[in-house]
Amino acid sequence: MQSSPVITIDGPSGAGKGTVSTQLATELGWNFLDSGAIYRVLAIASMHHQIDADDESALLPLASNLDVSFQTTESGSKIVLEGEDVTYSIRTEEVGSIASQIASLPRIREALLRRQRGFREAPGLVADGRDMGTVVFPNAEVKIFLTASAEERAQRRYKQLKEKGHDVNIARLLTDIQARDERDANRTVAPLVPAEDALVLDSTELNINQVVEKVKEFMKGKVEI
Ligand SMILES: Nc1ncnc2c1ncn2[C@@H]1O[C@H](COP(=O)(O)OP(=O)(O)O)[C@@H](O)[C@H]1O
Ligand SMILES: Nc1ccn([C@@H]2O[C@H](COP(=O)(O)OP(=O)(O)O)[C@@H](O)[C@H]2O)c(=O)n1
Repeated sequence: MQSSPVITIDGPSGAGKGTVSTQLATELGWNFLDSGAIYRVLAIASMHHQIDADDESALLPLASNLDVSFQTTESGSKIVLEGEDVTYSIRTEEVGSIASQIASLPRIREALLRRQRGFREAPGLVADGRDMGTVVFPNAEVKIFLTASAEERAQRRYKQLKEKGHDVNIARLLTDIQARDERDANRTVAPLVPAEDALVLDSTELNINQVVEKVKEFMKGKVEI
């Protein structure tokens, strides 16, 4: 049986992956995988269970049995961990930083593979992350690597977190994002790199609609739209 088509959107923090992925998934009526949210939820779970971000053996059972659900509600999507709504709390840069430390552990990544691949269901999937096109869905029909300058990404994240009511500092955010980029790009397993067959798109000077249009242009002939 032919498996459902996949569009992967990888790239660094604040490049616009989530925004572009959800817009595409909605327009196409496809499923959406926010793989970063899984690492963020695992980070929160490690905090709840008081496990250090570098304790791979202790984190492994937590990753394998992660009790997380992605729910669609009338007011949007909701992420629930062990019965608790963590939609808001997973978005801080502190949680992002712990998620990135945990994400550098090979056995943890391996334990999360099947769960991520399970999102590939009809009629199709838009997958957002760091290694969607390189490791999780290497045979995806369309691969995008979305990036932007670190300063622009920090500004976007600052605005986004402020609007959601988080207490943020722009200078700290830029440093944290750069540290996370560095760790994600230099880890030995599934580093943040464009897949060989990915379209590399720099969104620094583009608005959201322009990015979506460029992605759609690249999709032509590769998947039916
Ligand atoms: N091209 C763009 N121009 C301006 N703002 C953008 C652009 N793309 C995304 N944003 C905004 O930047 C913020 C971060 O985008 P998001 O999709 O969460 O990034 P990522 O998933 O790559 O971390 C959001 O508030 C989003 O609305
Ligand atoms: N496919 C993925 C997705 C996220 N991650 C890790 O999880 C962290 C948080 O991912 P995210 O996508 O929620 O981060 P943002 O781009 O939203 O800032 C990243 O910094 C990566 O270290 C990963 O290693 N692989």
